Amino acid sequence: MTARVLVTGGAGYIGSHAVLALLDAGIAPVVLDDLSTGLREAVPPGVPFVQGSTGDAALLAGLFRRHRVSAVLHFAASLVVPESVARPLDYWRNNVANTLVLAQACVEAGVRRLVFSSTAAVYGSPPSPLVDEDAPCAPINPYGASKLAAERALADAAAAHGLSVVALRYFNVAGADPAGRAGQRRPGATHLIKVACEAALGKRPAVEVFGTDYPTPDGTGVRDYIHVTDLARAHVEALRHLMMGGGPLTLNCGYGRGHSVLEVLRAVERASGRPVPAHFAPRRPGDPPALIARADRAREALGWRPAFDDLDRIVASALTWEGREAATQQRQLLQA
Ligand SMILES: NC(=O)c1ccc[n+]([C@@H]2O[C@H](COP(=O)([O-])OP(=O)(O)OC[C@H]3O[C@@H](n4cnc5c(N)ncnc54)[C@H](O)[C@@H]3O)[C@@H](O)[C@H]2O)c1
Ligand SMILES: O=c1ccn([C@@H]2O[C@H](COP(=O)(O)OP(=O)(O)O[C@H]3O[C@H](CO)[C@@H](O)[C@H](O)[C@H]3O)[C@@H](O)[C@H]2O)c(=O)[nH]1
Repeated sequence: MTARVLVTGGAGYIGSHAVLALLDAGIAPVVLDDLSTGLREAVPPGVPFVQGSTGDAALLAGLFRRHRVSAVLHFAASLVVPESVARPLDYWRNNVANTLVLAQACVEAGVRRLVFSSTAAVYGSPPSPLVDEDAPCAPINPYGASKLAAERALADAAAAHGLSVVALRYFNVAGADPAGRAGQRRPGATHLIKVACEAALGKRPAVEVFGTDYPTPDGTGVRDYIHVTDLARAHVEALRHLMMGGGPLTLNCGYGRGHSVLEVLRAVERASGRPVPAHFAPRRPGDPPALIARADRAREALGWRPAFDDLDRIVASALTWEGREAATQQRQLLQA
């Protein structure tokens, strides 16, 4: 029987793109997802799917055995920042406690390789916007704090139990599979590029621009947007690194370039050929003014070469996906 790579959260946005990247690289995945925010249809046909939680030790033990799991890509998490402020214990349970259960199951099953989805939120609001992996970690919300705690627990487990862990700290993930096989499906999205595409297509009335008085060139927040397909491929490279006996790594995943909220809105207008209605609103609590990755280490350590390092391409792929979703929803309404 084929050995498989377990993708936790593989029915979610980034996990479903990672499943495609594994398939494209000839690596067999198995998906574990509790469908709390993911969708079953995001898992391609033919990929084994198990519905359940990373916090279920017995389920994990059986899954590891049945599918001869050789490595884990661990995406499953809770990740909405304001929700983490309102429900911190749920975030600590899912992002920390359930990750501990997964790590324990790996140790017991002799699975030694794990790639962990971390986040730029571990840096909090740094004094200088450009951060490398050695910048102090000072999360400013329970989401970032729980992800940092999980990173540290995994590093301790790695040292004690011979696990090898690559923690990838993603910056702002956006866009959709260029072949149209996957995209951001989660309803009630809050991410800027998704929200702006919805506004361009008339699916929401307008975009609120949170804060126009930041110390940035145009006063709006600046972020480092990374195409989800480049990020998915970084996971395959991280896996290869571990398969070849490489040691633990913590790596930023971004392009090293920032774009303001207004620049993003202009890019969506260029791609759609339509105005994006926007109004200015106060700063959103917990938002740093600017966050940009120093991203050389991932390139050096993994040989990762991004292919979509361009805001217009990211936005165009997100918009194409959003248009298809709108068409599908309309068809379903007409059939109902
Ligand atoms: N989207 C971003 O911009 C971003 C940025 C930095 C880091 N991340 C990290 O990337 C990962 C994936 O995020 P996403 O944007 O794809 O979110 P998502 O909500 O689309 O995907 C998360 C998936 O995990 C599943 N899940 C949650 N808890 C689970 C559990 N206990 N057991 C099994 N399945 C569970 C959900 O059903 C969902 O399918 C997360 O770990 C997140 O913290 C995301
Ligand atoms: O409707 C909106 C949505 C966002 N923004 C602004 O756009 C920027 C990006 O915001 P958003 O897309 O919500 O992402 P972030 O809050 O930067 O957080 C994302 O990127 C982080 C890493 O940088 C991850 O840790 C988080 O999980 C992920 O949600 C920020 O300046 C926001 O204030 C708006 O002005 N209007």
